Amino acid sequence: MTSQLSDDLKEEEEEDEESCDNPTEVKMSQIVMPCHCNHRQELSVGQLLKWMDSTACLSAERLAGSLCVTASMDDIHFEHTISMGQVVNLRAKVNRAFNTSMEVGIHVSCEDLYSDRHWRVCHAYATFVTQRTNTGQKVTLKPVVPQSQNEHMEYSVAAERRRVRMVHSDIIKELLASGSVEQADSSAVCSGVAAEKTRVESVELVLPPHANHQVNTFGGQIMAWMVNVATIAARWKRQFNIK
Ligand SMILES: CCCCCCCCCCCCCCCC(=O)SCCNC(=O)CCNC(=O)[C@H](O)C(C)(C)COP(=O)(O)OP(=O)(O)OC[C@H]1O[C@@H](n2cnc3c(N)ncnc32)[C@H](O)[C@@H]1OP(=O)(O)O
Repeated sequence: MTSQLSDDLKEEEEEDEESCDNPTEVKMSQIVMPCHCNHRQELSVGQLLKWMDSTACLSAERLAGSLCVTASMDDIHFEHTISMGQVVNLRAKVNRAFNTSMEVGIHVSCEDLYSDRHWRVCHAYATFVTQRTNTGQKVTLKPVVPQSQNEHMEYSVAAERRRVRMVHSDIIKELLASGSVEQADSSAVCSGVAAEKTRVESVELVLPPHANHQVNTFGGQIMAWMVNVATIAARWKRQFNIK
């Protein structure tokens, strides 16, 4: 475990040295306080998503020089939990600009100030789109010029990731239309839990703290609400499984 942590640290230091001249790079650090935590005194995923969204948005707006919105965030795999008192370091930069959209890479690591340990928490890719002007004109982005080896690699793969994003919903639609989706196992009907029983609904009143600088509900807040209902739905299921 210790050598894995120091490998992660080394990897981060190398990336830091490489990317120090990138004008779209944004770094933000937050110390985890009780108000950011769940009932287990760990950083709540919703709070982390809010920080990731706001760091990435700043990076996107640095490139665009105008307002941008979060269009999507790709799959995220959380490798470690983060505890109260630890420091979260977020780093975002634009990997590639397309026409009005761009891919922003977000790297999250954690630091324990008292033991001087650092480790990687997750890496995500978000797509931000420039907001149209008051007259409804699209704002086209200037290209990103990769400098370091790592930036060249991210730049090339970003185009492929964008292609996958664009075909993803078409693939699901085709699967549903063709009826080639897996059916539920009918033998599990007696022992299983009806999906409906795990359904959770939440109604949120949009208040000023939920808004971004464009006075819209910001993407990270919406993701945080989604995490809340998903967590409650998952707990329901576990409760039913206890024999
Ligand atoms: C200290 C911290 C405390 C934290 C606590 C305080 C918080 C402090 C505030 C923080 C600040 C944060 C701020 C964050 C920024 C928001 O959170 S913004 C709010 C959340 N996001 C939204 O509301 C977006 C809503 N969606 C939309 O407006 C539209 O669907 C979109 C995304 C603009 C797309 O519009 P459209 O008409 O479908 O556009 P279309 O012309 O078809 O496509 C335009 C481009 O978008 C791309 N695109 C469209 N849909 C998608 C998609 N789903 N995926 C990928 N690309 C897409 C297209 O490929 C196209 O790309 P280009 O070829 O031009 O490069």
